[in-house]
Amino acid sequence: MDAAFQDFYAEKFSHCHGCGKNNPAGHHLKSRWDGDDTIARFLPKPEYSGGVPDHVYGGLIASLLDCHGAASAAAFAHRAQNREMGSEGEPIRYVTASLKVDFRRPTPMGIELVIKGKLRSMDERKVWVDLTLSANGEVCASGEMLAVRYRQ
Ligand SMILES: CCCCCCCC(=O)SCCNC(=O)CCNC(=O)[C@H](O)C(C)(C)COP(=O)(O)OP(=O)(O)OC[C@H]1O[C@@H](n2cnc3c(N)ncnc32)[C@H](O)[C@@H]1OP(=O)(O)O
Repeated sequence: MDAAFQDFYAEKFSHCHGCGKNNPAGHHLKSRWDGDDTIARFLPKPEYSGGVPDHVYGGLIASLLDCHGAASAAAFAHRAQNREMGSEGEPIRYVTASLKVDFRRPTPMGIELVIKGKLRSMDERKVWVDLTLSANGEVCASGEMLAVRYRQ
């Protein structure tokens, strides 16, 4: 499988609970290209239940959108410069400045979740990303993110 966007994060940026490879207790979310959009897949462990055992905890959903959105912003910004993540030159990294999540229906446990990102727009320092999280082909949550370029 192709390398994930997060695989190109520098060691010092790889401690994120959601997606850092250097966080042994983390989720290790992996985001990749899906045509012009981005995609990640994740199967929550049983301890991430919400109020009832067969629904996913909303905080986990927000965290998956957060990490996928920030990684997608970095990938979109690289592509806008005709570069790929990990290519020569200064890496472009983003952090989440704002994330709005709409929980549209309960998210079922025990099913691989599909998280998608779509570029809405970007300017010199900001990237707006539209996000969805689906189970069984149904959108359970959607999100809007503003990611801001991290000043190294
Ligand atoms: C590097 C890889 C890490 C992996 C990331 C995984 C995803 C994450 O969980 S990131 C962690 C959560 N996010 C954070 O901790 C970020 C905390 N916030 C910050 O560090 C800063 O507020 C930061 C960097 C977002 C912006 O600060 P700063 O660099 O001083 O820029 P600032 O001038 O305030 O803002 C830049 C632009 O964004 C806008 N902006 C900033 N925050 C917001 C916001 N919440 N809503 C709307 N607009 C905003 C500003 O208005 C400004 O716009 P313009 O340039 O048009 O005037």
